[in-house]
Amino acid sequence: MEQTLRVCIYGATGYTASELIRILVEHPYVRITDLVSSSTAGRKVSEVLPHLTPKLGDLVLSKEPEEDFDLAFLCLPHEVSLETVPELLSKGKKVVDLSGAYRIRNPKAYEEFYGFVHRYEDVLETAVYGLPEFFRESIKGAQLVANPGCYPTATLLALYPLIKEKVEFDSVIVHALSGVSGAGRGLRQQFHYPEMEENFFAYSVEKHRHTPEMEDVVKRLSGREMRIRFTPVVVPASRGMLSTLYVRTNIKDIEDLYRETYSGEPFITISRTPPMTKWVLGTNNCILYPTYDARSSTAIILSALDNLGKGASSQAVQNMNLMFGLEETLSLPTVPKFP
Ligand SMILES: NC(=O)C1=CN([C@@H]2O[C@H](COP(=O)(O)OP(=O)(O)OC[C@H]3O[C@@H](n4cnc5c(N)ncnc54)[C@H](OP(=O)(O)O)[C@@H]3O)[C@@H](O)[C@H]2O)C=CC1
Ligand SMILES: CC(=O)N[C@@H](CCC(=O)OP(=O)(O)O)C(=O)O
Repeated sequence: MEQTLRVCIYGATGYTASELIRILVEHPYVRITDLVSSSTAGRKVSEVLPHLTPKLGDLVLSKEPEEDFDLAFLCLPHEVSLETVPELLSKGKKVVDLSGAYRIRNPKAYEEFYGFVHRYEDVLETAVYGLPEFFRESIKGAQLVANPGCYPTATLLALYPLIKEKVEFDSVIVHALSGVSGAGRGLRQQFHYPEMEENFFAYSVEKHRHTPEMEDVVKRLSGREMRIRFTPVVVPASRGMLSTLYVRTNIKDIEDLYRETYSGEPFITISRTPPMTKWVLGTNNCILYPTYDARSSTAIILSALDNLGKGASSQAVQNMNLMFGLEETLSLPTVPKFP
């Protein structure tokens, strides 16, 4: 690629934006034109995001993009993305939306799980779900990529080989642990340090908006209407996600299936030992550990990723690389900081 890609980031002071900027400042073909911020427009990066001072210290955050750009990343709440996406598309811009506003094809699910009426069905139909391991070719031609949620990324990558091989199973139970940054940077009482440290808790047990997202993608991949039982738990770590899937089936030898399915995939590793989240922090990797418990006829698949990495911002960069014909792995970290 000869030209530099001009990229603008909305919701610049949030956590996914911060991780995105960290990756993009090292990308050889990207120039960040604007950091759009509703709360800190007019202030310098060095004041608002001091950790980015060495690269972007003098850049001033803006209310609206001030320069022309090729691609916008939306690191915004769902309701804000819902309105911003059609505006940008109507101006001919390409968009990677990190929110959930354009991930589920059924607009009715938004009323039930997000609490708003989705008024942009036509746009929803054009959105490509940004999981490159499943939808690589469509992402290449997309104007709008709906970047997946962190729990759906971990779950779907873990489930896919079984769906692809049409393995017979009767139930899928997902129990997933997430670091606190998954909840974003906004303040909420249960995430205050005294309440969060040395504390674990489940939330949205009966109903979480990622359940219809997972079920919708399973349907796209297999045509199968499947119900997924999903329970999220937040743990006292800043980053990281570990999902455990329990799938009742008689198919015992699943490891080879996982290796075959993901052979050649640069960011998916099949492990022979249960992964630790420290193996993926700051990377775009997802590590899968498929195993089988004969006593209970259950396949167990562990899936580890960084909720801000493959679960959000680095996956968004992987999508950008595909959308603009760049090498898919460009600038994406694969070696974690350890310990
Ligand atoms: N955190 C994670 O692990 C993941 C998050 N996501 C999704 O990505 C999106 C961004 O998440 P994340 O960065 O964690 O969220 P944050 O809460 O950390 O950041 C969101 C940012 O959006 C901006 N914003 C603009 N308008 C509003 C508004 N009306 N109310 C509140 N904020 C507003 C703010 O930045 P400013 O003031 O600069 O405009 C805010 O900092 C969300 O939709 C989230 O669901 C997806 C996958 C994983
Ligand atoms: C710990 C925590 O609160 N996690 C978030 C998931 C973050 C995510 O993947 O984002 P989307 O909202 O974009 O789907 C949650 O459960 O709401």
